[in-house]
Amino acid sequence: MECGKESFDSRRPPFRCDCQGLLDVVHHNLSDVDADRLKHVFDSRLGERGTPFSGGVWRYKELIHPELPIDQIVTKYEGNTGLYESESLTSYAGVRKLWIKAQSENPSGSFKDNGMTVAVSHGRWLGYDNFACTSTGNTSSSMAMYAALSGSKSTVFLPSHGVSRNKALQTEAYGARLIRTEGGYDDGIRFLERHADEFGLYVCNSINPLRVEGQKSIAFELAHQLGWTLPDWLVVPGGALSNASAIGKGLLELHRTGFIDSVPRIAIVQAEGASPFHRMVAAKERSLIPEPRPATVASALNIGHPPNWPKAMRYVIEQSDGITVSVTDNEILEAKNRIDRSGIGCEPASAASLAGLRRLVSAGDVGPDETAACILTGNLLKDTDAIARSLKHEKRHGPDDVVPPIPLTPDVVRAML
Ligand SMILES: Cc1ncc(COP(=O)(O)O)c(C=O)c1O
Ligand SMILES: N[C@@H](CCOP(=O)(O)O)C(=O)O
Repeated sequence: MECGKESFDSRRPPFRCDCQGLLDVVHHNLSDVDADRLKHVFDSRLGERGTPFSGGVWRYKELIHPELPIDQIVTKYEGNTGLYESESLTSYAGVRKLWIKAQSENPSGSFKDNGMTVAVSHGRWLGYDNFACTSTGNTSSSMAMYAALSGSKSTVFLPSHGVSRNKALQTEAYGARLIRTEGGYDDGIRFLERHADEFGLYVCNSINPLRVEGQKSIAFELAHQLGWTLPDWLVVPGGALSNASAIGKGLLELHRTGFIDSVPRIAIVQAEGASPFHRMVAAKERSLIPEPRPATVASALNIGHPPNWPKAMRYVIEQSDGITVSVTDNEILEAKNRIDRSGIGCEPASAASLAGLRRLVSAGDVGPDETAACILTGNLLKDTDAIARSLKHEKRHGPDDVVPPIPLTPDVVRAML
């Protein structure tokens, strides 16, 4: 807790301490962890199939939610995502070595699954059967998927604007009750904090500390894949700042327990039109001024009042010497184009990471001889309107008509080739 009080009872789902700070999970036994023994355990689980431990979240259960009974785990074997190297992206970013960690390959298509499997499992364990969130579309699709998997209901408060159609449809397809609301994500969070209890809803947004615990596994799996030696920099897009906080917390815990020798620096990349955290850090301020009208092509980042900013401040900026940067929509779309053409692919919000890294290199904040990993947070098909926009198809053909048909004759084809 920000005030230092340790009052969290893991069998109840409160989100804020009396001091109004968001709660956090504290693992008291970290100093007793035998990293060498656990490394063997984690290695041995790589060969498992069809058990919770075969996924890239619960493989690290001892460091995430040790007391949750195994039979309560709701999993789709999330994690286990690809780690790619691409010459073209490395030279675009301008670093010596670049890895792309594709959380976009998760079962619902985004990094939210790493956190959601933990939140929904925890909620089921507490006896909840209706899971709720407000969302720009990825949290909701992930939550609806796990709720359906566990035979529970899900209720989504969807902002009136700026949510990609595909994400809303995906959420509905998994059986969620969609309640379209006036206002944005920030209004939805305020509503749920006030009223979830009254409606018997278990909140799955990242104000829930169990979500953040699950998302730590992104750092764990990356470190594991790289033999417990991480690059100089991890680069993450920042919206609600759950992922940056989770990765920061995870890295600090890996270091404290002796899994890794040093903590890499984290760069948080925000979209210029939704960058209240970057503005605060750049101005060396210590309190966040919310952005009342967040607006970016990376719709997943349309968040004006990131609830996890104090955690990001603590774990990323203060305790791991992290930095922030903002990028324009054009930079995001250009980076997305590069990532798509590399064969990896992602939605716009994810591409902010590569755009941010490129900008940091050209500003001299990241050296050309350094190494980095960009976290890709969401799948290419999550936002096909953005693809149409970045390919500039919209004007010529309309978003539903990717290329106009031609007569199928050798002469016409030859002329086109
Ligand atoms: C695809 C995608 N990328 C990045 C983010 C930002 O992550 P965070 O909100 O944890 O900062 C989100 C959602 O917030 C997202 O859906
Ligand atoms: N992009 C997110 C918004 C942040 O949500 P949260 O789960 O961190 O509260 C989304 O997909 O909704």
